[in-house]
Amino acid sequence: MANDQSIETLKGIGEKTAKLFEKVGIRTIDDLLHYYPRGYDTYGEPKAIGELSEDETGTVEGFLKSGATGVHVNGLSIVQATISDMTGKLRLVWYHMPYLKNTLRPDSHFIFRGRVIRKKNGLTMEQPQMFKPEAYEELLSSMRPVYAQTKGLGNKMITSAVEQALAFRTLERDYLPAGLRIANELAEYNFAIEHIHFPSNEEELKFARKRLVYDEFFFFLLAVRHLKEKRQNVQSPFHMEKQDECRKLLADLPYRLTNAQLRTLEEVLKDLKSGSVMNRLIQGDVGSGKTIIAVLALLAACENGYQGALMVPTEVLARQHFESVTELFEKHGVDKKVILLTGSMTAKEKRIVYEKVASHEADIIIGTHALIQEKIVYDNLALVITDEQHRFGVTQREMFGNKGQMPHVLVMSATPIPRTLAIILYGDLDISVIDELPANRLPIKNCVVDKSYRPRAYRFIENEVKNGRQAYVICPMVEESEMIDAENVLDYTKILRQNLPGIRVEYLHGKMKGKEKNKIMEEFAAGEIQVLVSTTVIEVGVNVPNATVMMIENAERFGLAQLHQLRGRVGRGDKQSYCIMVNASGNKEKNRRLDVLNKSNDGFYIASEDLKLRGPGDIFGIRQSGDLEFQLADIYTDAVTLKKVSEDVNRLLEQDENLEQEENQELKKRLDRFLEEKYEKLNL
Ligand SMILES: Nc1ncnc2c1ncn2[C@@H]1O[C@H](COP(=O)(O)OP(=O)(O)OP(=O)(O)O)[C@@H](O)[C@H]1O
Repeated sequence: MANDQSIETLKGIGEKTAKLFEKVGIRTIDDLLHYYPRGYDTYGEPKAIGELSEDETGTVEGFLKSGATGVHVNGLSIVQATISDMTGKLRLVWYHMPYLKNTLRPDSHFIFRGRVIRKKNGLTMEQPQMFKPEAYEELLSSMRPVYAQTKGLGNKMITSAVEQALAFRTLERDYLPAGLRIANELAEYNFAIEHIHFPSNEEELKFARKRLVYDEFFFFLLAVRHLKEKRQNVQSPFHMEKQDECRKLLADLPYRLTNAQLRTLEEVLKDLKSGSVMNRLIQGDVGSGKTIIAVLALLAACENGYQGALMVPTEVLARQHFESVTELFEKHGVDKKVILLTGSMTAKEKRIVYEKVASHEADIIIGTHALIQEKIVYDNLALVITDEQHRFGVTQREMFGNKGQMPHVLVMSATPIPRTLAIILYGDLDISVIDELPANRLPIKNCVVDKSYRPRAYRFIENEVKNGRQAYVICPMVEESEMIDAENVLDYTKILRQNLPGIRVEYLHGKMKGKEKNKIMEEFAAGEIQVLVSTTVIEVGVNVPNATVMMIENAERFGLAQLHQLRGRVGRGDKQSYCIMVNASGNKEKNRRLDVLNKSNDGFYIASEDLKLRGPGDIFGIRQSGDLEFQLADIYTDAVTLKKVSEDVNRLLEQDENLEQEENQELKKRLDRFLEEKYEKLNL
């Protein structure tokens, strides 16, 4: 079966199920083969009840003396049973499965496997899976894949589809030259694909994963090289000789740029008048002042008669930038028209923007992805500024509807990647680093606390508000969930309102309508809302320097880099700021991760500590926000592989620049396919 065939050719997948698969990006057999598990269930020997510990996924064998009982509480069906052995007693609970009562009869005998939690009346296993002892015997010591699921598409269905795909697939010729495979002790490709889904043991999984991680880096780096070649020394029609207005605004700013900002600005301005197309990455920690560099560069474009665009990941951020740039220009008499374009605008509003862009009535266009819609036609777009996630999207310069002219590109990143890694990953871009914070900043004061600290935290927030400051409180969830025990924005807002009388507390989350979000954000920025309870929607870029408290509930649930970004929302002005991380789990290991943040405010240090804490053994480490788009690979834990791949790619291209040699033919084919899928779609 050709691997590009639709999954509807598999048994049990009709049109309806295929639609569900499409939701997670799977259309073909090949997509299924590359839909790697998120984790694995391992099936160990059943334990005695007394050996189970809280919070683990445990397995026990049980005889039911009496059968299960079923009740309904507020429309929720609950089935319960109790098992015991010489070491103790365990309660078993199932929700929404009333029919189980018929299976769990007196004297029945099963193996139960599920999460163990502590309830008032002792240890309880929730929603355990049940196996007949003979069936469990077969599973013993095996590893079963756990896939990312979506509503209606459970793990069983995905596993079965993958099993079939593996059985029916056409085996591919390994595209990696044999020399590279042997030198790096890599598994054969077809073997790796099979065993990433169904490894027999930990060793086999590592072996399969190593190969696929190698591949991910390999094609990524080959693509980067390919891009670099295409871009290097490309002549630009957009010369920006005039830079007076830009320098005047620089001199008028209410603060002095840091030396790192000045150096970066000079590098950018030099690129803009060099005659070649600029491809530059600006790397700077949270709050290091990247935005002003972007604004000054955009102004340089305008004063030379061109247009400039700033594309950001969220509407909240787009609006914020739009407002701050408009205000800055007004204040300093800069006579340039700035316009906002976001996805949530009405068709009519968008049409007006399109007209203004096409007629060059607008000089600077700030927005989200809407900036690269087909309908928008720029008049004379010379500079595009974007964030790292969108860098490949943006390199598709024609998507900017720019009559085929290549604009200069500036990419901004707050991801703290050590410089050596950055050079490998962003090999196609020149890099400027802002490694200094503005002089007026006081280091953020941090603390990691447990839930019992909350009343004190609320009093602290109250005090800060009395002194005219504002606070953020972050919760991981939008609303209450039966499955996940974590704070949610909606309930937390109610609680805070009770605890902070007379203080305006509002909430913000990604499910709200664009207009509502804008309103809340505007009021918070204007100081009309004092406390904002939010999900991580405010994680990137939000800038309200008057906010001095960041309280993060369930801090143990976030990755270190993400926490660092969240914390970066405070300490953005000259006032002392605070970050309160609430660790609700009481888990010591997680506390150690939070301790890293507690000790340091430096993103680069945090990234390197994160790596140490996770250790190379933790192969399914938490993916960090802002990570590049790799499925399995992790630039931190797999840093050694990344370096090795980079050397291999360099050597390979030195020997066979255009991949023309016989032994590289399979690789060349695969690279072309990769470029086509990933990049040509964007018409690079
Ligand atoms: N040299 C400076 N001196 C004082 N304040 C500055 C300086 N440069 C920038 N700022 C101010 O610092 C704040 C943060 O800057 P900015 O929003 O550009 O950060 P950023 O680098 O984009 O951070 P993030 O990655 O968190 O979005 C802004 O209020 C900005 O006006």
